[in-house]
Amino acid sequence: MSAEAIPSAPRDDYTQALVVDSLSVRFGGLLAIESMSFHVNEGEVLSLIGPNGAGKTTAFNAITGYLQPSRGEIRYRGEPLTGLPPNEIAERGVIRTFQKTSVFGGETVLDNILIGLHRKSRQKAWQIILGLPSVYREERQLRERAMEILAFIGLEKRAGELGAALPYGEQRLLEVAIALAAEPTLLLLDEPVSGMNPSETSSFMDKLAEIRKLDVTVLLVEHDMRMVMGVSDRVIVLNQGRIIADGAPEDVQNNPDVIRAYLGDRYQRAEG
Ligand SMILES: Nc1ncnc2c1ncn2[C@@H]1O[C@H](COP(=O)(O)OP(=O)(O)OP(=O)(O)O)[C@@H](O)[C@H]1O
Repeated sequence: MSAEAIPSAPRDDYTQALVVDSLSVRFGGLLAIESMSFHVNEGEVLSLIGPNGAGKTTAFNAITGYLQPSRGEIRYRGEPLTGLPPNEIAERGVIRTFQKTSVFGGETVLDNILIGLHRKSRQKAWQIILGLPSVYREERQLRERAMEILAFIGLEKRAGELGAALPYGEQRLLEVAIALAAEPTLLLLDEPVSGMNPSETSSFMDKLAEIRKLDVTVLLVEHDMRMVMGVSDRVIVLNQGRIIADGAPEDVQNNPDVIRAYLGDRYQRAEG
């Protein structure tokens, strides 16, 4: 039978990409995360929300290898991530952004992306030193790729400006662009719209819809509820290191425990 005649397998949209199994993280006497279990389905946008200190960033740090859990296991696409250093986790397609901007302020916007792309470049040091034609060819391809990424995120007109010269909202976008340069299959975004104004936030929500079309699974930590409720397929709520709700945005929004622990307070503050 020819390859064309074989019917393609039905796509399983709900295979588990990331599995977090009984994760605990202790800082001295403080149990920041206590026996947390959840999964992220392939292709979905899942948000982790909860009050300050609930353990959201700690969960990100454990998943991406920036800290070692005290207990539990983390698997991505069936392979254990627990114990691997951040660079090896990134090589598996699990890429994160940080709450505080990690843009290189003294480099141009284009160079910020190129630095990310060079980490993936196949050129060896000796090829670069000898100036082989393949080096120039790859350099040109990397620049083209960097400009494509900037165009995708909407920063192509800023390519020649220094990272530090961008307004804060655009620095946050650049950070996402740098993460995209690393070709994530799972992208972890830590408060990507904090400090953005409402119109910047709306366009970021549109951008996120574009990112998921690239078959990128997204795990989001965010306090902006308009964004969370607008982009998420599922929302997990943490409080004091434990999951108190896991469900569709509208279910979580109406969950009395969630309102008591987090949302009620936020909505009151927003109205006040
Ligand atoms: N390196 C650390 N050493 C000691 N305690 C820490 C450390 N990192 C976090 N913690 C504590 O762990 C708990 C969880 O913090 P974490 O930053 O994960 O919360 P969060 O949900 O991300 O909060 P926020 O919304 O403010 O970012 C907090 O009590 C915090 O003070």
